[in-house]
Amino acid sequence: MSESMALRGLYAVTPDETDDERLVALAAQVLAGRPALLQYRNKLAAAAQRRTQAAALRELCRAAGVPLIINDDLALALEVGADGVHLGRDDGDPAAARRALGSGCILGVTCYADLSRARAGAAAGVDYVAFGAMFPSSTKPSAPPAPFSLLGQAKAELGLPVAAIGGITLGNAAAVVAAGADLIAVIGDVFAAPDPAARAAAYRALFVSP
Ligand SMILES: Cc1ncc(COP(=O)(O)OP(=O)(O)O)c(N)n1
Ligand SMILES: Cc1ncsc1CCOP(=O)(O)O
Repeated sequence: MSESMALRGLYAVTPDETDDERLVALAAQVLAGRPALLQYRNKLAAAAQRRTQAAALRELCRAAGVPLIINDDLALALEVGADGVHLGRDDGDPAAARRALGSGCILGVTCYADLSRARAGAAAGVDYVAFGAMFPSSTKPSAPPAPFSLLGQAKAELGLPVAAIGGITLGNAAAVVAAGADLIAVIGDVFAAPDPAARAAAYRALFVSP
């Protein structure tokens, strides 16, 4: 991972949007609020559309100076020249992803509520570990809960940035940051906000020291 990529702040994760223009317009608004990272995640689009959308986000993120992370799909990340990839338990071996990406790209893994996955991720060379769901998520209702205590535990033991995801809103995010989250990963509360740029900027403010 390059020195200039700070893994602290809002981690904006895109919604399942199949209207390409709408996705790009929404992402442009969110990027105006300066998240630390943008993740492309779309469970509804087919492969060809995922390529189109990822390539469009690649250009937007480059212009905004915000790293683009691709969810689930190492091959797509490599194809569009993304800045990194995020892998869950069914998305391939993190050590193999690290070898394919090289050291200059960001690699993150979902650890759910399982510290042993975070330890394995650290051994595989990941840049951050993600836990969740911190709260019930209407975007992914099937996501099982993860306790806040894991955030501080993982940080203390592994010395890696920790991401938290699931049901996070501006109203509860400060508590998640206080529990140790370096990255606050959010879909609905940012992308469905009346003003996504202002909402993203409000998350950013949570990380600015007084
Ligand atoms: C930052 C971050 N954390 C967790 C997830 C969830 O990943 P995964 O478990 O692979 O589930 P899906 O996103 O594929 O539904 C994430 N995407 N980003
Ligand atoms: C992908 C994912 N993994 C656990 S919860 C979740 C969805 C997060 O979306 P939201 O921020 O809208 O709750």
